[in-house]
Amino acid sequence: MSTSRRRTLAVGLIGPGRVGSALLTQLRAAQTRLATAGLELKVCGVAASKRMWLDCDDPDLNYRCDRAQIWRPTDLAQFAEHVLGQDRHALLIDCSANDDVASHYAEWLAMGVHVVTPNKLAGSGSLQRWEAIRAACCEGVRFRYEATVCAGLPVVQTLRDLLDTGDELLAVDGMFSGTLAWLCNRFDGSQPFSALVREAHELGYTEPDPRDDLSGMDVARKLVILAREAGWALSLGEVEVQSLVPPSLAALSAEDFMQYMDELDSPMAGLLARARAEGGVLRHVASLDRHGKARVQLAILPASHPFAHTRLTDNVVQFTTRRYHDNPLLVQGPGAGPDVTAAGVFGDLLRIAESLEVRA
Ligand SMILES: NC(=O)c1ccc[n+]([C@@H]2O[C@H](COP(=O)([O-])OP(=O)(O)OC[C@H]3O[C@@H](n4cnc5c(N)ncnc54)[C@H](O)[C@@H]3O)[C@@H](O)[C@H]2O)c1
Ligand SMILES: N[C@@H](CCO)C(=O)O
Repeated sequence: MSTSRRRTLAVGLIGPGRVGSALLTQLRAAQTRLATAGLELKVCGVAASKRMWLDCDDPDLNYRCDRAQIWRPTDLAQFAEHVLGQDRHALLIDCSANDDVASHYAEWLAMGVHVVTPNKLAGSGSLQRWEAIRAACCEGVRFRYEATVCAGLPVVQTLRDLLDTGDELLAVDGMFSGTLAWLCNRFDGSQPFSALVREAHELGYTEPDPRDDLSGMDVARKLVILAREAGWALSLGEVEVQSLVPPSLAALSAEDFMQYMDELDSPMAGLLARARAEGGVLRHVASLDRHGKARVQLAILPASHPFAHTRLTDNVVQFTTRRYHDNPLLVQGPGAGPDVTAAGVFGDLLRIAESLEVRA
């Protein structure tokens, strides 16, 4: 970005949790470098579930939401108006996992505010809402959601580029859960499965409620997002999902689930023993075929299978397309965690910034 092409972007962050806080840290660290390169980022508000702060005069305080000067009850309409009022280029970043926040995207886009999010609920929610969001992206107003699929890995953009250059998606398959990848890699019987789930939660790999990962729903959402990117009208209810969460745990509150999840230990120990007896490994896999049939399951794979050699939170996404037919295109790497996810969101912000008109 050259200094002769200066532009300013007013940014409001919704959801200063694990990913949102990591993003604020990354933005702060990059601010001087970006300003030198011609992009002035004005982070002018942070909204959490109950309270928000709006711009204050001290730029340092703008980044430290815990010590903000002016806290007030969260009001997303007021928040969006405030960010929009700071500059002619405004961006809202939704780092919550909240459906109500996702319900505002179409309205914000229609107001001329760009939206970026790692929240999967809009992309995998009702088709009608999804289409309204897409329809609201006109006249240079952008909606980007790269980090909804495999965190910071370039998955959505890779698919977009394939399609935009005339390729045709035939199938997607692979491992789409960083949490389940990490759990399958670490679960060797030396610790109870539930202890590893708690650790994955502390490391920031899981969804706010880890049952979203263990139930397979988080991966099902990613399949729906990719299918819709390819123009296929897939809905969440059409994905065949094998859940690891028994009905007794599914019925609990999120807090009680964290307390009672030891119930997972015995069935998971049984699955591990079965995998070992067959000379295989447990891997959480998913697929979407050319007929729109989508499936998510915990499988026993032979020890020689390429997925058996992945590490830590590695995700693998295999795109089979008309061009990449005999040898699918692979995207692989860490697929969960606050830092890599925040970087995926930051990348979307930079792509939007690149497309902005230069300041008059
Ligand atoms: N953690 C990861 O590795 C990862 C990877 C990819 C995508 N994501 C997605 O990123 C999002 C955030 O994940 P996280 O791990 O940071 O979760 P988190 O629970 O740590 O943070 C969520 C934040 O959202 C806020 N929030 C909830 N409801 C809100 C509302 N109505 N208005 C404003 N703020 C609200 C909460 O106060 C919290 O600060 C989720 O949508 C998740 O699916 C996470
Ligand atoms: N909880 C998700 C985060 C990335 O979407 C996972 O483990 O894959």
